[in-house]
Amino acid sequence: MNYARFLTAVSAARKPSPIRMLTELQQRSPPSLISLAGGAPNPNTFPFQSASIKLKNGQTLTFDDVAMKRALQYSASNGIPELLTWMKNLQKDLHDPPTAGYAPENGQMDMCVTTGSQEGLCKVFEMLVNPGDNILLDAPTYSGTLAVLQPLGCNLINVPSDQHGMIPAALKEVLSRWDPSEVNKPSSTAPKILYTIPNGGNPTGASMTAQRKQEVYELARQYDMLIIEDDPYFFLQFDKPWAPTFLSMDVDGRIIRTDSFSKILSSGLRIGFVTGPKPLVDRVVLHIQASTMHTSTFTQLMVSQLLHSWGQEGFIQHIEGVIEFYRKQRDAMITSADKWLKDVAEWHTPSAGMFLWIKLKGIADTQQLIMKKALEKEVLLVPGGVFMINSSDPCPYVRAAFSLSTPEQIDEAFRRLSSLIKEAL
Ligand SMILES: Cc1ncc(COP(=O)(O)O)c(CNc2cc3ccccc3n(O)c2=O)c1O
Repeated sequence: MNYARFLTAVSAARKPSPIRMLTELQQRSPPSLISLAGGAPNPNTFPFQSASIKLKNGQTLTFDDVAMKRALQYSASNGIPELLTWMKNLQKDLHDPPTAGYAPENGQMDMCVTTGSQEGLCKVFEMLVNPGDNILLDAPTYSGTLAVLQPLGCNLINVPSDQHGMIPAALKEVLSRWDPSEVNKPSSTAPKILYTIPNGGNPTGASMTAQRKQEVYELARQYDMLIIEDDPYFFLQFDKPWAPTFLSMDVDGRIIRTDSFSKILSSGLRIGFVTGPKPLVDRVVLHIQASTMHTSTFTQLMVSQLLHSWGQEGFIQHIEGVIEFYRKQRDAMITSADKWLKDVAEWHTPSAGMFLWIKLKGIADTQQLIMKKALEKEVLLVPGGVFMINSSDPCPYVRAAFSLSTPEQIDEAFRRLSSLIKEAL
């Protein structure tokens, strides 16, 4: 893979920060080294002495005064070593990426910690997207991704999808405008990246089949595209076996995967990961160096202590509990949808994630209905237009989340929604 062709001029121009390199050199050196280099503050001046965090399983995570000094200090831009190692082992055990054994320049699987996968997405797109570029994605899509892409002045091309995700035949049709043999020419306008949410899609709840992923991956090979696999709902798949990921089939080193702990450990701790070919992850890390420097050391150490105490087995056991919770929530939402919305709306039952994508019958655009009438009835959903490439296009859909409300609240909410739809009709 020629990774240079994918980089923006800004990303290609990034250089390692000498100060950060010194800090990391010092942290790798024996304690006998005396450093007068780093401009780090002296942790003895910090007001925080120690911390202990009680877990629901009765265990306690502790930060004694030595651990606290480290937790409150600067750390490596790509993430603290023990968390990165734990996550790399998890990625290898879960996805067995072909790239794990590749040489760095050939796209060896690498990772970095980001402040939520939102930061990972933002920095990945800013690494790859120039104004005017053609970008492929299946809309409707996550509004946070549109918020990153639209200011970059690129041309977002929708690839039709259905409840099973992106449709490979539709992707082939969209790509047929370009000649695969010409895509590497500097003048080519062929898309270089494709973005998709493969499991429990936001907002559609759609999950891609393994077959479709294989076909999409083959098309990405043919047109030399990178695929950004944004997969925060991977651990919220209600049925086994979990779907094979693009990362697990990545023989070329063309997958950039964003993972998140938001839906399984905590959304407020802001811990995400970028997994991808080393030449590209290196560029994201250089951007982190120049922006946030690194994700909170304290947060990373807290999560790392938890994961090391759980082990992979304990982590998966926790995930099973989370899955059971969201499955029950999903079932409650579907039961209430069948009870209240059957004649006024239609939907597909999601097999992952936390969203139900509901098409209101006989209503061209839900914006006004939701933002005005629904509020009067004291029920709040997201009008589908916010997830479209062009938010002013009429959209008959609404997104309902089954993550926070109780089954009883969901039932009452859909009763209210049903009556306002009937009034509107
Ligand atoms: C597909 C996809 N990719 C990335 C992210 C970012 O997650 P991170 O790891 O926490 O940074 C998300 C998070 N999605 C949402 C977040 C959110 C936060 C406050 C309020 C509402 C929110 N709604 O509605 C969301 O959908 C996502 O759905």
